[in-house]
Amino acid sequence: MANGIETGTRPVNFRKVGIVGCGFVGSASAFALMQSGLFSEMVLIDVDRDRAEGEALDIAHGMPLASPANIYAGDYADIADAGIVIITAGANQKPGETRLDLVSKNVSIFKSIVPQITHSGFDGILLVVSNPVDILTYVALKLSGLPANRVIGSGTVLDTARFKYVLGEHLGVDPRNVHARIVGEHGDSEIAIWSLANVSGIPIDVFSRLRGREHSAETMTKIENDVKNSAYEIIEKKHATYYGIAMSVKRICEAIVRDEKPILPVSNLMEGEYGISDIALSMPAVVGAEGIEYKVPAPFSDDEQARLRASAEVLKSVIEKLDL
Ligand SMILES: NC(=O)C1=CN([C@@H]2O[C@H](COP(=O)(O)OP(=O)(O)OC[C@H]3O[C@@H](n4cnc5c(N)ncnc54)[C@H](O)[C@@H]3O)[C@@H](O)[C@H]2O)C=CC1
Ligand SMILES: CC(=O)C(=O)O
Repeated sequence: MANGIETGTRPVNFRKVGIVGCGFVGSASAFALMQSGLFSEMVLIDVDRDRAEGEALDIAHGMPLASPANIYAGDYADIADAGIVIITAGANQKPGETRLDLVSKNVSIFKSIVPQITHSGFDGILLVVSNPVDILTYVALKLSGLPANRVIGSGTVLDTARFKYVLGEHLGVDPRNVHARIVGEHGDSEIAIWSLANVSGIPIDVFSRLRGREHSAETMTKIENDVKNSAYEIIEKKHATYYGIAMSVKRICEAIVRDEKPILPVSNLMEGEYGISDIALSMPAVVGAEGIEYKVPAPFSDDEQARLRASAEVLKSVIEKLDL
């Protein structure tokens, strides 16, 4: 099953991926996935058919220099047996806009897209990337009727990569040795989990002292804010973010297709954890061929748990206004 064609009783092809939405994020993700060699078939769908065809051709032209794959612009019928369908369709933020500002536009786009995905007979794993990603993961779950373990949002995988990157720069260490995580909303109420942060098992405050780097409350707040505001800064400068999220999409797809079971902070349905339920929130989970395989009950500090509940309230107040 790890790299397989069937999982359980579902005849899905884990070497086949569909991407709905071929703008900046969809095309950058398609490019990263083509280079990864994870998939032998990639279907690109966009309401702008020319866009999907153009991206498919452009990406396919790189294939002789990478791994062979069948990459084409298609329709929903083409993704019926895909192992993973990634939704990156929808409006992106303009300078000054928050992710939550996109909610009404993108919920109505999801109301058109998700039923078409499920009507195709799709029975794989749905990976939501469009923003606000936690809200849209919940919306996709409700509209699709798929089991909760198979509707995943990219969540704070990107924010966590940004956090590791910034910490790696600050501490003068390979960011892959930094074990630290952002959880909660992929957005303004996200939370940096400092209480569990470490560098190769050494608590981060201890490592900072050893390395002669500052670890004051001011420094931590600045790092956390820089991470939270990264998207605003990039959007101000180049109008969109797409490479970091494309790498995050690739990482999540690797976890699923290879059944790797890493712990990733993906958005998933909360069912009473930390007193939170009936919303999707970015929380650490073991991700494998079945999607969310285990929700990790990480021992966050009391303050972090309180901030997590506040983040959940922000999302809940948005969901309560939706007509689903
Ligand atoms: N979760 C994350 O970490 C990130 C999420 N995003 C989000 O990804 C989304 C896409 O961003 P960009 O690619 O920059 O936007 P974009 O405007 O470049 O692309 C959006 C694409 O969606 C297509 N589309 C719109 N309605 C559609 C429909 N009904 N069916 C099929 N395709 C449809 C458009 O034709 C367009 O090609 C945004 O919501 C953005 O906020 C962006 C970066 C990171
Ligand atoms: C746009 C967005 O969600 C990000 O880059 O984090």
